[in-house]
Amino acid sequence: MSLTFFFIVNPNANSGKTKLNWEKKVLPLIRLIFQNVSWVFTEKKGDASFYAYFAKNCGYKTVVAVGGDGTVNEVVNGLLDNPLVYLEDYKQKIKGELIENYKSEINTPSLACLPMGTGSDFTRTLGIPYHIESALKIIKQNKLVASDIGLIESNATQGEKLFRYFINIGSVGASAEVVQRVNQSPKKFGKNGSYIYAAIKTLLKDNHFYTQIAYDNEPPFQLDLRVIFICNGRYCGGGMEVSPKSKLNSGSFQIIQIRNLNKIKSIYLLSHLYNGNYTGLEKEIILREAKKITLIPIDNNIIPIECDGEQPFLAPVEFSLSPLKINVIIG
Ligand SMILES: Nc1ncnc2c1ncn2[C@@H]1O[C@H](COP(=O)(O)OP(=O)(O)OP(=O)(O)O)[C@@H](O)[C@H]1O
Repeated sequence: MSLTFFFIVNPNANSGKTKLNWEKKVLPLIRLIFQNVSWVFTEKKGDASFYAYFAKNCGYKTVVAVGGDGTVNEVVNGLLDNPLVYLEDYKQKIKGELIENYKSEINTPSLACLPMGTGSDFTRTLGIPYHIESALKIIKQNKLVASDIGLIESNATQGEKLFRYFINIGSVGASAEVVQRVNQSPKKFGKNGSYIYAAIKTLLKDNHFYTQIAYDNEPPFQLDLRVIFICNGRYCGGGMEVSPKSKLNSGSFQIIQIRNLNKIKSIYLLSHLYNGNYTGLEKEIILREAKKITLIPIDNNIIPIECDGEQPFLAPVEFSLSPLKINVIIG
């Protein structure tokens, strides 16, 4: 029997609604549409990365991330042999099988995403609908694109160098504060409302960051930065199409660099972030392509960062295009 689809489900996604929906609605549909279904619930942060790593080493052809962008990010890291957990802690769970049988020539499974998170922005670029039955049927069709992968590395001068892969969008500044607010909130305004509420609250604050920036091998420059988006995918923030030009297999990031703005312009900006049309903001916003971006805070500023809605560490950081790719199922 060939191992095909392995579903990794974050029951906690979308404020815990995913657990109930999975059991009542999704699993019965999956049993109708797929054969050989294997699935697992995560129990805590990091588990999805481990289970993706496990599925790869067991020979599954496709790993399905069920949840939001954070779950997708963990699965991407696991598929690329970067489990975000200590494997030793999991030995008991899988009886040591994976770790002892690990073979480096194992193929990386394809990634599929079933949108059941708060924002689930990456699936918008993929063209996977929120209607679960339609999404499952598309996943079964197995139409693939070889997606570029971003790598974010902490450039801290002291301590351990940290890294994490991302597949959708990384960002620095006010956007990372929005993510933090949403992740810590009870999300009582629903999917999109939670992001809009957090974005307005953040943009009304006078938060800007003195930063040294360098693109690719160009000379560094200093900027009073509000936000910078480093985009492989098109959407973030619960449906904002910040980067309509992004293509997953383009071989470079689309960059949206936004300098410090006053409050009125910030609100004007927010409305423009929803369709990626920056007309009227040409003085404040620079659009460009790059494969590498380095950001170093000036004056010991603490600059928040995020990638795929997760906050792995603070600046100084380097975002770069990884040589690795993942086949992703698209609509
Ligand atoms: N069983 C679990 N219990 C608690 N947290 C978990 C569990 N499994 C995964 N997580 C963490 O939950 C966080 C949120 O998950 P996810 O991003 O998938 O959902 P979301 O926040 O509702 O959606 P989105 O990020 O698309 O807005 C992630 O940081 C993930 O690591």
